[in-house]
Amino acid sequence: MKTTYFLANFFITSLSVMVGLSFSKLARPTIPAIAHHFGTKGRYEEVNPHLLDDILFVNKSLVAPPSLDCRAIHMVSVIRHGTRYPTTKNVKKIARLFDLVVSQASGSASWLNDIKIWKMWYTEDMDGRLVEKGRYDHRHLAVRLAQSFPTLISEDHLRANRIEFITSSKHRCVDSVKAFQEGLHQLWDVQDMDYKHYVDDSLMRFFDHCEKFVESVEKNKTALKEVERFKSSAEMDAVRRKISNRLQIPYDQFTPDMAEAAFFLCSYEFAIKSENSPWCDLLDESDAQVLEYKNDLKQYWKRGYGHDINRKSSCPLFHDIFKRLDKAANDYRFGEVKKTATIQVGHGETLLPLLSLMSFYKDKKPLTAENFSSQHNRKFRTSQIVPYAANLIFVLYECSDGLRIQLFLNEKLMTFPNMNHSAPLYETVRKHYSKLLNGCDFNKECNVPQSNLRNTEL
Ligand SMILES: O=P(O)(O)O[C@H]1[C@H](OP(=O)(O)O)[C@@H](OP(=O)(O)O)[C@H](O)[C@@H](O)[C@H]1OP(=O)(O)O
Repeated sequence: MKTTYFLANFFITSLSVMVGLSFSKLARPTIPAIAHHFGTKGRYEEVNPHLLDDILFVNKSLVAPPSLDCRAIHMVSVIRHGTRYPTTKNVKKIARLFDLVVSQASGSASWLNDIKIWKMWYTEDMDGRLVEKGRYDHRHLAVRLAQSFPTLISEDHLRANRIEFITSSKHRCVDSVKAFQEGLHQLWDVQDMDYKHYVDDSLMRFFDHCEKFVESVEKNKTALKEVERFKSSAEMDAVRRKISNRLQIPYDQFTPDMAEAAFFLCSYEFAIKSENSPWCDLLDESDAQVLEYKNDLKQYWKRGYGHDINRKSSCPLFHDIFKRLDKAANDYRFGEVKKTATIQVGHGETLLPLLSLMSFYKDKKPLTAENFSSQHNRKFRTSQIVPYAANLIFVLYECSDGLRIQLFLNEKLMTFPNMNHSAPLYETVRKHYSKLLNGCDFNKECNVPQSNLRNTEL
């Protein structure tokens, strides 16, 4: 027993050393009390806190095949890029907040002093690029997935080109896929191989290619009207009032964007540098709940259930996933499975429409500017669904009673909506989604008749 324990620990420690993980042995950082409200700007560790103790930990029993007679034959993983810098738009907002606070805030609180000596280090050219922590996210995720599904992600398969890597063209995604590959190469000490990946924006950035989405949501000022309305809600007003009081800055100078910038600053300093920055002291739990809701509203109306086209724009990716699973099933039946795994790296805006298309995290009532208080227990909570490095993994198994499928979100087993089996028959899942599999045609859903191009009000 003791020997097994020792060997297991030795293996894990050796793995950490092998993959050159500078963060592996970091002391647990002090976590801001509001960190679980950071939404799409949240750390992966908030949804899997055990990784703080051991970044390579895999609970084998939770990723085991559905039964002993099952053999994994293919996996498709859709993964968000790792931790990144703020986008230019948000660096500008942060700079405006910083200038206001440094020039106008007063008071004797020690955190205010810490804020005043804090140096603005974000620059506009950082523009959403992957940070070192983001590489760390993907290197370790790769190792954990290789441990979870060793028959699909293995050195032999990597060498034989049976693992396919696809990414969005954005620098943060390309750098993430490279970090993922690095994790595998270091794990197996592979030195003589190229890092091959394909850029495919029609799959990973389908939203840019869907004209109806671009015209009626992306470019349409009224598409996110619930977000705009929430900015001037009583809840948001209260947050602004509280923060401006804490800083002793006139309320009317402290805009909703500034409240959001403070929240973002707290989240970026934490996600990028593992620091509980003094900016976090500007916000309490109830402020964070309001700002979290504001971000969830944006995601809901831009990427989720808010508008039908948000979900439908992901039809190409949905079809592609099932095409890969079908192909693996077919290859298996008639010989050998050629590809064992597909690793696809994209964005929050890749995952959320796909999850919504598949009916996950759907609330009975839509999220609106008015119903913050009644949406307290909402399912659509991006902090839980799409932190940095969020991943959705489909695993297809050949079992004695046929093909079965498991689905994992952020390495946790999920059940398909309205199905009570955690590894249903593949055929049952195909039937469940038959309408989408037989329809959900990108051209039909996304094309806008030329005559409608000027009138895209929803
Ligand atoms: O609020 P920002 O500027 O960070 O918004 C980003 C998106 O980040 P998110 O809203 O998901 O937190 C970013 O998605 P990501 O998954 O790549 O991080 C998206 O690609 C980018 O276009 C920004 O969206 P926006 O259209 O400027 O709001």
